[in-house]
Amino acid sequence: MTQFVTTTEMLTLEDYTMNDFEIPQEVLIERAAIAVQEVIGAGSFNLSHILVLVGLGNNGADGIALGRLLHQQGLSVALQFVGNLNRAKASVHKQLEIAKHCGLHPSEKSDFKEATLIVDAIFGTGLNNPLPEGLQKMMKAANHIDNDVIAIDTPTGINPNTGEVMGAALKAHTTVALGYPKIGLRKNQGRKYCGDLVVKDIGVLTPDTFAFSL
Ligand SMILES: NC(=O)C1=CN([C@@H]2O[C@H](COP(=O)(O)OP(=O)(O)OC[C@H]3O[C@@H](n4cnc5c(N)ncnc54)[C@H](O)[C@@H]3O)[C@@H](O)[C@H]2O)[C@@H](O)CC1
Ligand SMILES: [K+]
Repeated sequence: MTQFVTTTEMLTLEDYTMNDFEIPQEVLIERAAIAVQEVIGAGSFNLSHILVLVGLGNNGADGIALGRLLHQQGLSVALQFVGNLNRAKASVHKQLEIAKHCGLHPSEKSDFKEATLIVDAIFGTGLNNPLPEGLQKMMKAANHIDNDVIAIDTPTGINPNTGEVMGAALKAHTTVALGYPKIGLRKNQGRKYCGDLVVKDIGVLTPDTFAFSL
């Protein structure tokens, strides 16, 4: 049976992996990106033009790393930031520098309709408030466009613990849960918004004695 977790449990396990085992955060981000790349490769998505929507936290960092891998595969990729890059976490800046070295630069605002596949790397387990109004409008508009969306870890706008829509959410065709799926993906609207749920190992370690609450 699939083991679901709360965001607190996921954070505990990520901290355990990075602190007790000294596995660098960049390794987890790279593995997250490879995991999503594999899901994209195994699916029957139209890969003519991929738009990666990038947030300011580690979910965004996963998205940039994925965009870089897809770009290196020779695919057409646009990286579009959602939010002010000046407020982004260090992991985002780091991944952006790597992407630029590989020839992938952030795009100006692109037309969602031009993308044949959208990658949702805006928010993951860090979402703890309703989406800002502008983003709510963007998500609602995107839901009306007929292109596939792959969500990294959680669909943006879905509360990862309760499955509630935080103002608006981006409906995914497939959600690639990293490590363990978050419990919100099977509660309330979470189930509908996550589409097909694929769980991927990214090397997050779990102590034998860990007591899951679910
Ligand atoms: N902890 C780690 O080092 C790892 C995390 N991973 C990825 O990182 C994600 C979690 O990353 P973060 O904790 O950085 O969080 P997110 O990237 O989900 O969100 C970024 C930040 O946005 C802010 N925020 C939350 N709700 C908001 C709102 N409504 N409006 C505006 N800002 C808001 C919060 O301060 C949050 O930290 C996971 O879902 C997963 O994709 C993986 O890359 C593996 C490694
Ligand atoms: K996401």
